[in-house]
Amino acid sequence: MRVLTAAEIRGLESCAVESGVSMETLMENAGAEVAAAVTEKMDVTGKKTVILCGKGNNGGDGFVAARLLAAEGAKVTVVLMQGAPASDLAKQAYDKMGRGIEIIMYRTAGGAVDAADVIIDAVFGFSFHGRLPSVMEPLLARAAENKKAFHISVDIPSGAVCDTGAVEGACFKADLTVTFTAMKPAGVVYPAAGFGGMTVVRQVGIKEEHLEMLPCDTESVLLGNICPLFPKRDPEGHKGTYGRLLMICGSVGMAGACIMAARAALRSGVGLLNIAIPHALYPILAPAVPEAIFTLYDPTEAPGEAVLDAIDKASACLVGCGLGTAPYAAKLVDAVLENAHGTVVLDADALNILAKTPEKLLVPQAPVIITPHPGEMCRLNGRTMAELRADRLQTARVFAQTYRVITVLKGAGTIIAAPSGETRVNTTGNPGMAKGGSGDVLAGITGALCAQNMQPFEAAYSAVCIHGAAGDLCAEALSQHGMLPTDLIEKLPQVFLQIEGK
Ligand SMILES: NC(=O)C1=CN([C@@H]2O[C@H](COP(=O)(O)OP(=O)(O)OC[C@H]3O[C@@H](n4cnc5c(N)ncnc54)[C@H](OP(=O)(O)O)[C@@H]3O)[C@@H](O)[C@H]2O)[C@@H](O)CC1
Ligand SMILES: Nc1ncnc2c1ncn2[C@@H]1O[C@H](COP(=O)(O)OP(=O)(O)O)[C@@H](O)[C@H]1O
Ligand SMILES: [K+]
Repeated sequence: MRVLTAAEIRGLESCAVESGVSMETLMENAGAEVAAAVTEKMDVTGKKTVILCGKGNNGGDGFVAARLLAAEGAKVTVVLMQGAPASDLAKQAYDKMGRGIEIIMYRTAGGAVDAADVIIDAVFGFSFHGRLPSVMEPLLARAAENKKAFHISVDIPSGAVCDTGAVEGACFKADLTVTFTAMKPAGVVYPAAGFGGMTVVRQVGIKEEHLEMLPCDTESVLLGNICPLFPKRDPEGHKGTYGRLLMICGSVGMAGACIMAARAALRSGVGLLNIAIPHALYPILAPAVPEAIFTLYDPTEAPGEAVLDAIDKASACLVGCGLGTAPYAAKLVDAVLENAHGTVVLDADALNILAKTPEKLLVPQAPVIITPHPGEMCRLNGRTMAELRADRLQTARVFAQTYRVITVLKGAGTIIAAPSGETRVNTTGNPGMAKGGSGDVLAGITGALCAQNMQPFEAAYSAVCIHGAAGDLCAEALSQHGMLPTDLIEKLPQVFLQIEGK
């Protein structure tokens, strides 16, 4: 699904006005969509409906919804969070509400919020910036404490910044967000996406042709979106058809990371898996991954012929899971960066090794995918965690463009950014995946898709989506508490069954 910024929505709004659709109509339709979302959920007759309205057009949408819900029989209270409406449009909508709707100031609204059956958040929309005024915090906290009410946000949850998904202070917590015209970053990028509940996109009068003509480089990803990227396997295909993945992962003390990445790669369709490990790991790895072949190396020596030959033959290389950061590991990373022909996937310790010299990412001729979690991202770009959280989209995009690498910034709503500026935001997965080892599974899937010659950006976002979909199946079957990263691997066949359309 396309994801548009506030400026892009404003541009579309101007096109709509030029083509004869008035702003009043857009606002009327927006308010009507919010009212419809409530009436679809419940019979509103006599229901105590509290609408928190700001002074801008988001508040205007709230006034329209107030009028329409009151007409349906709801007992509506409008709370002015910033005093009288400031925009002409919002004023008109305010004046049209007429009698029969209670209007109160936010300071006296606590009791109404506590007793409400429905709480509508129309305080701030896409023009919000910075942090929510602290005077509003107590009322939002009371709204959140009223667990029996249906909480609904208009366009985006108030307190979230539209284009970045940042939430610096308090934020309204919604069960449902009705957003207009297109998905906005705040609907899919965390932390904001964690406040909006389910987000539905509703059209309010902007012509489809205007929407379709608008170039858009950001999209959200669901399993259905990636299925067409997986052609059927060739009936005459043989193991050579499906690529040769070289993994340089694992070290004494961290064999598990290598095993998980390897098993995930094998469950993702790769033809041949070669694992380069120190001799000492062979007795552990060989029985754990019987399908693989092994290239054994001596960690006290520089990468030798066998490893260099394996790099040369690989259609993709995955480096870093459990590799450690010893000097020999750094030499292995260099050997891959200098010699790989196929896509290079760098995870975990490979990224920690490169944190001091990120310019080395520019060395390979081959495409590079990096899969940092937020801590690794901060080590690579030298920024703070607060800076990262303030704009996860831009963090990934800037790094991708600066170092010409596909950047997979992991975490809830993983961002996948290409050097071209193309960006994807993943929508699968859940907090049950927040366990050591989940990242190794993702790295294995990514390596396997690259080895099969999938275009690297498509491979990166497909792998993230598949990994999250496996996580969602695990959560359903095993609970978020009980599921393990190794369970993700066992659920991969079920995800591929969906991809293969069975
Ligand atoms: N385009 C469309 O398709 C349609 C759009 N529609 C609706 O319009 C909404 C956008 O409306 P909008 O532009 O009037 O701005 P909105 O978000 O209501 O807030 C603006 C006010 O908040 C203020 N403010 C900001 N940050 C603040 C802070 N931290 N603390 C305090 N104040 C702060 C800001 O002040 P300023 O920045 O000017 O100082 C300004 O006064 C959009 O989300 C959608 O719901 C629909 O009606 C129809 C279809
Ligand atoms: N709350 C969450 N929602 C969705 N995915 C998550 C969540 N928490 C973690 N994940 C995913 O789990 C994986 C964790 O990776 P990482 O932090 O590298 O773990 P490790 O290196 O210990 O295996 C990432 O792919 C991340 O996106
Ligand atoms: K809102």
